[in-house]
Amino acid sequence: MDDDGMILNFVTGDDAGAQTSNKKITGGRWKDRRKVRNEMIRKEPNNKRPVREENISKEDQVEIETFESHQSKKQKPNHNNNPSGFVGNRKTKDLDNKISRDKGQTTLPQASEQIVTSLFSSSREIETSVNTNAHDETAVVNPSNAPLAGDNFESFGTHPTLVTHLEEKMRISKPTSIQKLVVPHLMSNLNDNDLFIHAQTGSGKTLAFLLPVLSTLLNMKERIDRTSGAFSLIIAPTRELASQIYQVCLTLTQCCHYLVPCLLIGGERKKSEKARLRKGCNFIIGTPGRILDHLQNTKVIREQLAASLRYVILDEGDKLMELGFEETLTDILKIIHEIPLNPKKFPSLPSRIIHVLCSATTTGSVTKLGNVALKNYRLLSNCKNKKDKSASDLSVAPDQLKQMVTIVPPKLRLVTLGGILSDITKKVQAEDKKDETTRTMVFLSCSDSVEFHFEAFTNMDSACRKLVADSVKQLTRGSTVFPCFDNESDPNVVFYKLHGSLSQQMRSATLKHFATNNDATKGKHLIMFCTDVASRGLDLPHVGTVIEFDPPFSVEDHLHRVGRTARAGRSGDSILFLLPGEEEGYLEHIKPYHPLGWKLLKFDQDILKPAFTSMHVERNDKKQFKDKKKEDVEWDTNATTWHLNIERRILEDDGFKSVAVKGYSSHIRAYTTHISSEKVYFNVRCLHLGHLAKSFGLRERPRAMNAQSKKGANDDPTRRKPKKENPKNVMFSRARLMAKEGASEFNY
Ligand SMILES: Nc1ncnc2c1ncn2[C@@H]1O[C@H](COP(=O)(O)OP(=O)(O)OP(=O)(O)O)[C@@H](O)[C@H]1O
Repeated sequence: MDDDGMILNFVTGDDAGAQTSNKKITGGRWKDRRKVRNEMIRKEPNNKRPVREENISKEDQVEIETFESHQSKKQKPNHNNNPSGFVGNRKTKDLDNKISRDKGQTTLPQASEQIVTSLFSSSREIETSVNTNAHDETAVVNPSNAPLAGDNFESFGTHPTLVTHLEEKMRISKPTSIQKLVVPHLMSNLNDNDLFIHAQTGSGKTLAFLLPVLSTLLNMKERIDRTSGAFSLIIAPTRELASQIYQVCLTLTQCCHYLVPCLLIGGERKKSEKARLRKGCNFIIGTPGRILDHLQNTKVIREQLAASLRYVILDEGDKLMELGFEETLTDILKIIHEIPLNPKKFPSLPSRIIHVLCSATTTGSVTKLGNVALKNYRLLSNCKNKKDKSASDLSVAPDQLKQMVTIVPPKLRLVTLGGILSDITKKVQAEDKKDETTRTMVFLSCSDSVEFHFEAFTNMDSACRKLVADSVKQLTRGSTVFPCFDNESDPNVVFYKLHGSLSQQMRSATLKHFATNNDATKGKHLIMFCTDVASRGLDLPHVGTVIEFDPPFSVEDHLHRVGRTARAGRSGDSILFLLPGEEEGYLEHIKPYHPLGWKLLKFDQDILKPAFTSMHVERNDKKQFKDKKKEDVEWDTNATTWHLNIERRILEDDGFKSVAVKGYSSHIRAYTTHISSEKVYFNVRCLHLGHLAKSFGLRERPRAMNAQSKKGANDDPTRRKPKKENPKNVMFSRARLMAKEGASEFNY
């Protein structure tokens, strides 16, 4: 018997019903008509798609589950009765029903065989056949977050050294709309209101608050240097975002070397941070936990802030609240307000501390933070009004963003992702832009899922090498990861992974490699698998495509994810993956945030067919189908072979299998954490767990989970009865958590 002992079913339904469709069925209810029609299709012998034998060698000429048996399951999808999702489960299947598709013979499978359902059959139909929010391809669109042509920074009183520096070193000469609102306000001595900044993604908020502060310092008559004290405290929710603001501040202060920023983030050595604080700094930038830690335990930081602090900036306020930093921020503000301020020391600066809160939304928990942090504030917003005013007060996606949506059955998710990434790579290579770097970000729900997808794409044939550490791998010649690669040419693709469970050093090194244009990245397609740790505020240069492979956890997250592309007036694409069924309803939910609409992509015709037609997909077990040219192999056979390669690797490699099982389990767990208002679209009970397992290369749900369901439990953690914990253990774990809290930032 063959190595896998696979039983395959190649049914795409493309041709099915070709003849039957001509016969009109009338009368009765539509459900009955559909039933009769399906019966007719099943009885039609010519409607069965012939088995493609090209890639199946004689040894694994396998039995094929009939379309009939699959269809009958299809009509009555019952997830509870068939939790594995594999209609071909050996234990439950009546073997007599299986008919060898090739010659119509009935053959019993051998003991070692595993039954594998077709990739191209689904238990749910796609309902969104009509796009109710179609994008008008012919309409001329003006970028909504681009610099404004008719304005300049000089007119706001920006210091000339800074204006020259911006133009020469950063190629920035015109302000964006939010900068036009914020810069004059913060620079005017007449306005000492606090500010609430509400702006679209990629509209230049960082410069909007850094420029006026720095310019005010440069305009001062007093001589200042790093020992003059910290004038500004900037707090960001994630280490990555804090580091990025620090980098922008470093670049800006290159024109005034005597002013120094300092970064305080979790995961770095506190001792070296203290040493830097002791030397003196004018901008303190960091994450809440570490800043509070220093405020409570490092005397020198309080000395730095005394007398000089005038600006407290809270970036991504809504995320700060979402991550549970409310108490930490309240403590920080309390300590700061207790430090005595001497307005006479720097008379040209505001006589009180100005608080600035930046947020993607003006409603919800951020208003609570606003109440704590802001006094007598002004709201400055560049957000357009949405059509639907009842929706929460979020900005809309940038006008120039090309949003696409694809509804993909759970079994086909992985291969469709492979298809999209292959299509983008092919396009880049066809354009032959040797000096340009293309960047794609793939958003996943959890760290374990990132690990699985990174492994699946980088180790498919071991043809890759590490560039930085385990988190950055470049594909090498001879790689078959994508169907578009041929053996002779260099793939020019580098994969990255980024999530909160990686060490801070690895996270920083990975991001730096992804964001830098140099010889290692020139002319390459850089693909990053990441969690939402990369969705907030990160400004990565020229991200061409954002793929939301797992649905976002809220509309805010969706807007921030897609906002990694189409920044500062540049173009960008974004693709949202949804499952057929309840998830399709999510489109109505996000409609108000996409006033210019989206394009619906058919996963088979628009993605898989172009990716896998006439492509070179070899079996990774080296078995070849003789006398077949690659042009003769149909795209769905190629796609199936590609997927089987991953399944085979999982069967052979226990390490990879455990990565896949972990990825799958964590994905399901993460799915249960969708916010309650969106659970109607993302309900774990509606998931076809068996089919979803397939998209993690697993031929059935992991055994542990099966065992659980046998015991009467199910995979929805929300439905499990919580175990009663020993009160002593609860106390200890709380104590450990409290001890950790000071040093750790949110990991996801
Ligand atoms: N006036 C300008 N002209 C051209 N480019 C600009 C201008 N201001 C900022 N940029 C660039 O726009 C990009 C986005 O800026 P920034 O990261 O500050 O946006 P943001 O509004 O904070 O985005 P997000 O909401 O995603 O956090 C950066 O690359 C920045 O250099």
